[in-house]
Amino acid sequence: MTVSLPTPSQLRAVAEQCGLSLTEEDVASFRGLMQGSIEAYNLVAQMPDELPEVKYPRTPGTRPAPEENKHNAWYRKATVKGASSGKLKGKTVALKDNIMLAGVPMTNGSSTLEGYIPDFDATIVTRMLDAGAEIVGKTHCEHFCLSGGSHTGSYGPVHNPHKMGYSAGGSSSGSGVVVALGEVDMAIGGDQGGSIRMPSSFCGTYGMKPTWGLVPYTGIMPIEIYVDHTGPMTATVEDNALLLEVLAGDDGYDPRIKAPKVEDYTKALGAGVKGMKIGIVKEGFEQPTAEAAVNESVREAAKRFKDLGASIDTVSIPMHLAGGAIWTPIGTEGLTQTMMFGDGYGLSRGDLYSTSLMDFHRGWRRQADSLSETTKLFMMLGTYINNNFGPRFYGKALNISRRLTAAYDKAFKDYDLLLMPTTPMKATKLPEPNASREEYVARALEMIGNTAPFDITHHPAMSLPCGMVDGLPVGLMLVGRMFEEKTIYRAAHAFEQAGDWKKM
Ligand SMILES: NC(=O)c1ccccc1
Repeated sequence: MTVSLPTPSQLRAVAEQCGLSLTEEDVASFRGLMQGSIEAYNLVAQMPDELPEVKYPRTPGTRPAPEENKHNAWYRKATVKGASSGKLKGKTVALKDNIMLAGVPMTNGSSTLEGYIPDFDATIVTRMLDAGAEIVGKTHCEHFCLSGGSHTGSYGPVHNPHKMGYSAGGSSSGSGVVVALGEVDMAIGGDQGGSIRMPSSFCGTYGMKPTWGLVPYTGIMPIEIYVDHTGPMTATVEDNALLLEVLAGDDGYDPRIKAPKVEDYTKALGAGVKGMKIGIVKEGFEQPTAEAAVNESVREAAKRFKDLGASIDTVSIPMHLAGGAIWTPIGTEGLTQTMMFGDGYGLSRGDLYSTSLMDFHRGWRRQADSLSETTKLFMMLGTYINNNFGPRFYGKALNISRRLTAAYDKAFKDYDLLLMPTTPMKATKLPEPNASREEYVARALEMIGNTAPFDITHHPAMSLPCGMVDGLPVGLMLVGRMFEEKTIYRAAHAFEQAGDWKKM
């Protein structure tokens, strides 16, 4: 790729875009003044990129046949064997399809990325392989991860593991399904508004959104740095803690990681909850879309923590119900400026940039009509706001997010954990292919009220299955102090060991 000097007409167009009026003389002079910098660009263009080495051999894999993919959870099966020993020896892992696995196609749920092949492994991929894991494939996710349902991906809806025709939750939809069906031991998800925890809730799996800045997001297609998280989705608490042990810690690339507190999470298991103080967040049961049976199931589960020796109490955090609103400018403008118009990355952070993804992803502009209805909606809103107000609402919301963090931290003075339903409802029916746009969008966004606040406050939060209603799982969310994943695991493990949630 080389850069040529702008032609006079290109320069006049750029000047107009910048609000400048140039004479013909100005055009000639500015062209001359750009010559040296254009040469600098071409020097950069000729230099080799600086990417991490790909350590383990693999093949591009295959799309599984429909009969091997009844729930449509898999995008691709591809096997990569890791080291011969390590903490994850014998464990199979699936990756959400926004995670780069070099040499294996990646779409992030969008047909506009069809044909893209990553050229390096995400940091967490290398870490899992170094720990002896076997990666077995990539799972379908929602279109550019912008939905909590499982019907917006370009490759068709993903079905709930407990009931065909029902939502698996999203956006890490396929990861929830393959774990719940036992097709893999472990999966990786991503979470910007709840996308690890929501499918965990709908599918009946354990899903941890770790503290922001604990697990490197390097090599995962970003939405927006302030909300991007990745983390483990598993069938047991022990596997979840074990996987987080492997994923956590600075990688020298991710600029959000500053001296994280990394712990041996599995050491938290078995300690019980005696003496632990759990605050039941009143407002977490008051979302507009709350389902009475789900609230009831989560309240019953809270009592089981009490039976196990924890003290439980109701705590009111009024600002919790504003969390979704405060998330909205950050999520919307972030995804518009960074993921869409920033070609996946935008500027201004010392990250590891995938220029191959940036080059390929630019092409969405030629196929914008094929984007999902949720992507179109968010992107048009973000563009409208940006055209008329600039990024000031993003900035103000980010400032206010600190007040939201403080509101939870105040509760953490009295409580070790906060508890509420992960999603206000259990899995809903997948919209019919001819459903209205209004229904399509409702089924994509109606469940994020309890999860999204913690993507901007950055507290660790985990969904655990706590019961069944009408044959569908109910998810309970535990939220901890910053970097206190250990406390969450301690409680989640005690709860898991105390009884089979499928019978509750
Ligand atoms: N990726 C997410 O967590 C997300 C979920 C719902 C809406 C937007 C983003």
